[in-house]
Amino acid sequence: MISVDDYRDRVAALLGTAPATAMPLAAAAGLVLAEDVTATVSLPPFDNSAMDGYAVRATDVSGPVTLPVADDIPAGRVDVRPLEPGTAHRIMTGAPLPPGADAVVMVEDTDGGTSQVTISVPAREGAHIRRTGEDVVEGSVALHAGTVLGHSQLGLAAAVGLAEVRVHRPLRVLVASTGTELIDAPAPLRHGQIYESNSVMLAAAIRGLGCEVDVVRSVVDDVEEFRKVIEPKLAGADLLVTSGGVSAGAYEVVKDALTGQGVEFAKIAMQPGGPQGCGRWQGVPVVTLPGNPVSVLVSFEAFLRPAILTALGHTDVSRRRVRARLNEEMSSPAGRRQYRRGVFTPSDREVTGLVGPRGGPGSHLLGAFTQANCLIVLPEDVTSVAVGDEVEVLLL
Ligand SMILES: Nc1nc2c(c(=O)[nH]1)N[C@H]1C(S)=C(S)[C@@H](COP(=O)(O)OP(=O)(O)OC[C@H]3O[C@@H](n4cnc5c(N)ncnc54)[C@H](O)[C@@H]3O)O[C@H]1N2
Ligand code: MOO
Repeated sequence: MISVDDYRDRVAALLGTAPATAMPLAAAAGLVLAEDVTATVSLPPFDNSAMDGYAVRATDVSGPVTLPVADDIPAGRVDVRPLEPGTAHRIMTGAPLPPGADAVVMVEDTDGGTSQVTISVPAREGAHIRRTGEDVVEGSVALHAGTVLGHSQLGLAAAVGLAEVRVHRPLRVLVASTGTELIDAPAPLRHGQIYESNSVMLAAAIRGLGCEVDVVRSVVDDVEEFRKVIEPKLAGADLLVTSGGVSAGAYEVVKDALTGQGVEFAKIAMQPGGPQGCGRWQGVPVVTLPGNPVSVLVSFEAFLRPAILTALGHTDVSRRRVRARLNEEMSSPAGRRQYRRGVFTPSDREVTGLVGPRGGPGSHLLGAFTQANCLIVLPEDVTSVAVGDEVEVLLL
């Protein structure tokens, strides 16, 4: 048996890191910068007003005063004239400050006049002025390589003048579910058949990481059919993920089709998710997951998620780990790392919180998984844990 950690490294090594490509900002959400973003302009690009009001010289407004309004400066005006001494310019938020002005008085502190304005408070030099470059300086690195592009980062890239960013290219992942028993809704089920669910889960999970996903649902347990359906789609894929057909039975289609073709099958010292396979088929990385739905989800967490995130350029690829006190006893098979679905409740009184299992250890219990918010990790050398024991929890 291979350890969980060794197998995780093996899967990650298979995927490597995706190359850099240019992406329009709108398509880059969730992806990772492959190169630094250098600001082509300062932010703000020019001194501008933070308020709707009047641009003045502070020395002209040492107390209540009435000044002629010599100009009107809405945001977007590009031909701003200098402010002559003893005058005011009406100015809007975001409009460029006229040369000579060193303060803005809010419209609320005036009578709002358009040909002349009466100002009721003294102006403080620098008041309500947003200075060139006080946020970002032109030529500086606004976003570093390795940054995950969330909405704020994309906003900044746009603000400093970029239309595209260079990111690690999203992987194109082909997801295929195998099993002659699998049927797609809304076709009625016959006894012995089940509705296919793994490809739906895997596609959503992998898309959620920032990949492009193509799905082949419900390939029957026939090696020729498997090759016929999957092989033509391999050319455009960076990764093939299958579910089912990898254990010890008589109709293990994935194992039968890919053994001797560059994919190695092994048992991993974990539960669920024991039977696994990975390698390259016709040069394309392949990860073959066991068919039980919870095994799929746990295998995704343990192997695929970190490997795919690493390939996409992420450096933080682990779920948040906390220690929590158990509120229900559990057992675990010797020599295997058990991942139990649990519910974690943060607590003020405890170090981190309380946790308890949701559903049993069976890898078919998908309903219970959907009610869980964490995985409880019981190490290989632990066979039982009691109420009150501290356990490791991965927050989902
Ligand atoms: N003699 C042994 N039998 C089994 C072993 C073993 O070591 N020796 N391992 C067990 C474990 S652990 C697992 S996990 C499964 C893995 O089996 P397969 O990968 O071959 O998966 P299948 O047999 O095809 O399916 C298992 C289970 O999951 C259901 N399934 C499969 N695909 C889907 C899908 N796309 N959507 C919904 N449900 C799916 C399938 O109907 C089966 O019930 O093997 C054990 N057996
Ligand atoms: O390893 Mo299987 O995934 O326990 O059910």
